[in-house]
Amino acid sequence: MEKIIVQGGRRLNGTVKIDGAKNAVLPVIAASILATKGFSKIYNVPALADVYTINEVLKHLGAEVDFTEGCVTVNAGKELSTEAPFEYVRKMRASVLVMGALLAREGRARIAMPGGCAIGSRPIDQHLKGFEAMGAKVYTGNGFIEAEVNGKLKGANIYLDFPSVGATENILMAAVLAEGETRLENCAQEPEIVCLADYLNAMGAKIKGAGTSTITVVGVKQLKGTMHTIIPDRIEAGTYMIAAAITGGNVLIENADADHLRPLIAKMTEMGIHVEQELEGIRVIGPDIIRPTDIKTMPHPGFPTDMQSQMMALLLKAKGTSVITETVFENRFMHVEEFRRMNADIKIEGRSAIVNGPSQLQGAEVAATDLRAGAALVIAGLVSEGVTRVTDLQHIDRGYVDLTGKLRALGANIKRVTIEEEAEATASVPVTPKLNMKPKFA
Ligand SMILES: CC(=O)N[C@H]1[C@@H](OP(=O)(O)OP(=O)(O)OC[C@H]2O[C@@H](n3ccc(=O)[nH]c3=O)[C@H](O)[C@@H]2O)O[C@H](CO)[C@@H](O)[C@@H]1O
Ligand SMILES: C=C(OP(=O)(O)O)C(=O)O
Repeated sequence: MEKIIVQGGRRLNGTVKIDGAKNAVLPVIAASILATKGFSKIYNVPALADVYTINEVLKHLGAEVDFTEGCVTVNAGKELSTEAPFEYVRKMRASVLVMGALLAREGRARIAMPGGCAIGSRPIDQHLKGFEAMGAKVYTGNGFIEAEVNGKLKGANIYLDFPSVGATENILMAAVLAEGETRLENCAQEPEIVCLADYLNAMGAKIKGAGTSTITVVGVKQLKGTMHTIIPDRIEAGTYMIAAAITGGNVLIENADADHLRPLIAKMTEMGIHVEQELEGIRVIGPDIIRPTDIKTMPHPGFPTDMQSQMMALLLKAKGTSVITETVFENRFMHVEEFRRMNADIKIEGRSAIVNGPSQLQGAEVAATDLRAGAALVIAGLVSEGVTRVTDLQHIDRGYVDLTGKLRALGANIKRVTIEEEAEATASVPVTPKLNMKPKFA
């Protein structure tokens, strides 16, 4: 087991380079199996645990996959197996994204049932509703979901109950090879959907409207491999924007796309943080006093749920009370308990968290409950008194390339250590200053 050890108190300065987006690359790699001719080269691929997992899924299905120096090459020319077993879906829910492509291409897909996870129950009923509308029969049993179609999928009119990112992607991948036209309404509008649609169109698909709430797809007979570059990760960029702001630093977030970050930029600006678009990316300069604000997570272009915990860390240092309302996932406040270990004053009322700042954060041993929560705890550690130890790094590794190295390059006092190295590292950090141990409720 490894831990991240952060000693708070340093302002971040310099430039940090943002990698390709995890949430764009996973559907794109899944979609690469739609090409029965030629091979795809996918560039700007981040070296994340989730990318290795989706590559393993593809290899298991029978595709040839190579990942070298930020480029994934996929050759899916041979007939594919149609089953994604539990070992992959358990590691990463996004494994369900091969379902639409398999169904379109092979007429059958069998996927281990994705269970709940730390942030909520996460059903896939909207994905399945789309497949059924296109003529597939869906069966569940023995821990598997199976979808099958007699002949080819047929284009259909599909209205999503909620603009689900995964359902939009899965249905798009199914629709590109269906007979006739599919019209998908109330669909997700995230930049990652546009990235996927651009890739599919470059393969020969006929998709219009990606990035809006209605997408139309005219099915084609065959797709061919192509080259595609993954968009920068807006959530990784936002994480460093908040790290810069909370430490009162001055950081250029290279490659960050301001168009993808509007909701975050608007909120940070409201909070008195200087955010400026430059040629190479976004510069963030932290203020002396951070103003409180209210946040409500929403599907894009609303405030992203994947930035909620990092924003909570920032609001802990704002002067006053802020309210964060989580509307996308029903259980995405697991990090609150961990922040409380660090002396944070947060109350939960239903789907809202009331954050009273500024908290005098204190270093503590805390666990990453999901990948964004892990990053948020590290951010809180940057401005805590003393030493913070973050465990359960397997979550962070799903979504951040070298979080520790990138923060250290910006001047943070941060290390990633094994259990064996920890004793040594603890001995080498300055003794924790004596904290104000006055009873909290005196
Ligand atoms: C790999 C990837 O891209 N992950 C992102 C994707 O996840 P993911 O695609 O799983 O998220 P969805 O947009 O599908 O889920 C949003 C909400 O809809 C619900 N829902 C979804 C599908 C369904 O069939 N039925 C249903 O009820 C979910 O339980 C959740 O409450 O979008 C989320 C919302 O922006 C992000 O937090 C994740 O980082
Ligand atoms: C929740 C997230 O990802 P996933 O859907 O892959 O679990 C995330 O990226 O914050």
